[in-house]
Amino acid sequence: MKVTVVGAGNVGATCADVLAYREIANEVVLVDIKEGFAEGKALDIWQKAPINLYDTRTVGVTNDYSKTAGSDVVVITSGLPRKPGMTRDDLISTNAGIVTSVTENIVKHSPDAIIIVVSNPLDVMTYAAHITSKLPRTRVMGMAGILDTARYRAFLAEALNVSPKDIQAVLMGGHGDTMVPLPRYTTVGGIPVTELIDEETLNAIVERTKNGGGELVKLMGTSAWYAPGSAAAQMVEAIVRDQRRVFPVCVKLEGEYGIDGVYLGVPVILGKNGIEKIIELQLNEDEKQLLETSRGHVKEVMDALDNINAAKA
Ligand SMILES: NC(=O)c1ccc[n+]([C@@H]2O[C@H](COP(=O)([O-])OP(=O)(O)OC[C@H]3O[C@@H](n4cnc5c(N)ncnc54)[C@H](O)[C@@H]3O)[C@@H](O)[C@H]2O)c1
Ligand SMILES: O=C(O)C[C@H](O)C(=O)O
Repeated sequence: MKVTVVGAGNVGATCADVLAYREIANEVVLVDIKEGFAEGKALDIWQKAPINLYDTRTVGVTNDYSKTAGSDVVVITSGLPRKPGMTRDDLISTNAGIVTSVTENIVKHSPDAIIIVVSNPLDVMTYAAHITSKLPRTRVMGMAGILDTARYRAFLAEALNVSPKDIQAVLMGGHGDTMVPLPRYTTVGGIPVTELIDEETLNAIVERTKNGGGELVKLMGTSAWYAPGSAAAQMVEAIVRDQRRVFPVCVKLEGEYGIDGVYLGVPVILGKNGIEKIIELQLNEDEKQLLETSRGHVKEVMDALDNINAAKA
């Protein structure tokens, strides 16, 4: 299996590193626009192979998409990260240009690839990649739900003093402050979380999760990369190993949850064909309302992208 990761910065290099040391692919191609940067990162990861004992080949290239030809999966991480005081949506015009041109190059050389978008604002960058690629919606998706869910699970594990391995949860909606955590679908070793934690603590964890990205931006001056890079690699693994894992993934909805034409995180089955199935949960009225708010926000940003594209045309 051949996997390309575009953007050799914090998230892209972390993703490539996880793909290599877990031997998820035979070959990982890292691409960046900055001269020599991807080559350096790929060489460094390859020099770690004799220490960590893996044989995945890592190759770095500066903007040379011929080396990405025949990729089975492509992860797009290229683009600006936000700085303190910014929202993800503030990145839209710069990152839309980057994601669009990268997607054009990718599909030219790997027309059968499955594309996983990571660049922000996530849901709208998934939209940009999807319309540019003209691939079926099952093959162009965004990574955010695994990350947001992981944050939620980590905070819960800390509060309950249990292993994060035993916390199962799902989040829906856009990757932003309007994301929709679902305590009703959260369990700890099979036990509903509401039986183990008081409402006030749970609400505080939900709020912290919604602001999870911003908390790290404030601490580090740029956004997170270890968990995001690993989350993207986990999606690649589910696809290349046809694991049929159940993850929240951003995809274009076409009637599911009563929503049409908007890109949102929903639980899906992920396997060799990409999104094998979208799972439709029976949401209660409160949850439906939260999802509707999230849909409205993502749609506004999609419209903003359409306006940017119309002004350029
Ligand atoms: N979806 C998520 O949950 C999630 C999580 C973390 C970060 N992100 C987003 O991922 C993106 C990358 O974050 P990062 O921390 O790795 O940033 P970074 O600045 O460390 O890396 C970005 C890389 O993209 C490269 N790049 C820019 N334009 C390019 C182009 N046209 N072709 C190839 N490479 C190009 C840059 O040279 C840089 O090396 C940001 O938009 C960030 O907001 C999303
Ligand atoms: O917060 C960001 O800007 C990056 C990413 O979306 C995250 O949630 O870590």
